[in-house]
Amino acid sequence: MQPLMLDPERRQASLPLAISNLKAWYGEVQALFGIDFTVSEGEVVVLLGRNGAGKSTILRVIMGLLQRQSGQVLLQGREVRSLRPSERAHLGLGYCPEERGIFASLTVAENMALSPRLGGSGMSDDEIFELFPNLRSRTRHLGGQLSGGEQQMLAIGRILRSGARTLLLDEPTEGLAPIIIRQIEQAITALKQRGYTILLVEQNLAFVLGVADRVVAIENGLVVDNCPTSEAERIEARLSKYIAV
Ligand SMILES: Nc1ncnc2c1ncn2[C@@H]1O[C@H](COP(=O)(O)OP(=O)(O)OP(=O)(O)O)[C@@H](O)[C@H]1O
Repeated sequence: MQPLMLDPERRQASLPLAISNLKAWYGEVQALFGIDFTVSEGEVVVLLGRNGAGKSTILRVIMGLLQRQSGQVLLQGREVRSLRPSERAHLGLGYCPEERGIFASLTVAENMALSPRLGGSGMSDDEIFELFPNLRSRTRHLGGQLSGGEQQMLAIGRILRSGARTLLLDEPTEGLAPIIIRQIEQAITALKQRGYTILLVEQNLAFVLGVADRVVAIENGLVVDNCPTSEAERIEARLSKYIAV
């Protein structure tokens, strides 16, 4: 019997995220030259590549933060290029930038409360503390008093509170100690098990192999590889060349 195949258009309509022929510029300087990839529901996809390859730019374009861009961004099959970032957030997209965006002079509780609840599926504070136990005892501490790892957890917690189901995370492990990286890895795995869809930028190969279902390698604003991580040992050598300096 023939396997049931969806035609490409119907398949794209059912995906949380599909981008095609994405191009982007900073002023006159082109950073992306035609990026194509998709992310399936409940999948963790990592954008891997050297500094300046264009990974963060891809996340910014998906979130709608860059003016000069062309191509197609589909969220659940809907073209969103004409929508503002806040409108994309209402469709369930959440973005956590590399700098994390924590307000240093507000407490953890206040930082959390700033995140608007955009849909019925937002996590409760209790659920967020279950995911990131370190935060529970820190609710009265100021954002500026948190460690880098706690700030990262708070930044992810905030977008979960808003109700985002498709998460864009820019270098969530940057500058963090191995034990904290392990906690972030466990949280991402737990989110995946709950059906969240996650696209993240990452340079830490051990972390990538721990969390990712698939890696999309970026070089000079182009996709140069797109491979599942299921055969981790075989894939390690193949992937390490995309981050070697
Ligand atoms: N605000 C900006 N103004 C001008 N050029 C920029 C800006 N941000 C990024 N670029 C350029 O766009 C290209 C892609 O940068 P991008 O930040 O997306 O790379 P990346 O792969 O995320 O690497 P990194 O880890 O260094 O951020 C680079 O050549 C970079 O210099």
